[in-house]
Amino acid sequence: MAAKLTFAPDVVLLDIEGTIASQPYVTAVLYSYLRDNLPGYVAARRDDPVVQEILSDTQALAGDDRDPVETLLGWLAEDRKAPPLKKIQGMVWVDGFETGRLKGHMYDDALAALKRWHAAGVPLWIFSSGSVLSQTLFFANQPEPTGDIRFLFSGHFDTDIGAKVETPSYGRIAAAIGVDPAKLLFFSDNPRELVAATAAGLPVVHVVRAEEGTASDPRFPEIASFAEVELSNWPKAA
Ligand SMILES: CSCCC(=O)C(=O)COP(=O)(O)O
Ligand SMILES: [Mg+2]
Repeated sequence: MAAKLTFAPDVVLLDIEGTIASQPYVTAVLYSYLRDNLPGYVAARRDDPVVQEILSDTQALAGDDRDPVETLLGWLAEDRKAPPLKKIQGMVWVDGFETGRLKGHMYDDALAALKRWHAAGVPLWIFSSGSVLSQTLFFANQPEPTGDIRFLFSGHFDTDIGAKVETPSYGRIAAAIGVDPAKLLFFSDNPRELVAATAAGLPVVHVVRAEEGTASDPRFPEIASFAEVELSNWPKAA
């Protein structure tokens, strides 16, 4: 195994896709379900004010007169992290998760580290482009024997707090948690997110998973597995 990277954070902040969960899995399983079920979901709920608002936000963001469902499906094909798409995806997934047709996914090394850190008392927070509804469905419905792992997390942020590639989002997150940005350790596979977080004063770690084709970036400390990380200040001395 590579030499350990040692940090002493008060709080850990985690990206999901590409970092603790597989991006190819999300695309093949969750996005496929969304592509197949989004048109029917919207057609059955044209009078729902939440759906209407998402459709009008979609048209406003697209800036054209195309059918907003077509726009959403186009964004999905590009994996564009557009807020209206990210909002409706969780709503469409509810039925898939509740009926067991959908399951979440975690990399084994990430799940083991998060369990270890949670047991040591480390507050673990999520910041993902997926809506908080999507995140909680995902963590509540991991395959057996893992099951529901929502207990691991102290809380969740989505892009309601700001875009993941914008620096002020990370300052807002630190303020909302009540932690010094310098003590908030952020893990992500996306260098643009790491640049934004670094500018806000957060220490960062680049998660480079060969199976996802993530490229190294000399600007950041990197890991291929969460087993390479040591949090030297946890558990706290009594
Ligand atoms: C489990 S949330 C669904 C994943 C998703 O749609 C997404 O966009 C995740 O992006 P991330 O910011 O976690 O890389
Ligand atoms: Mg990611």
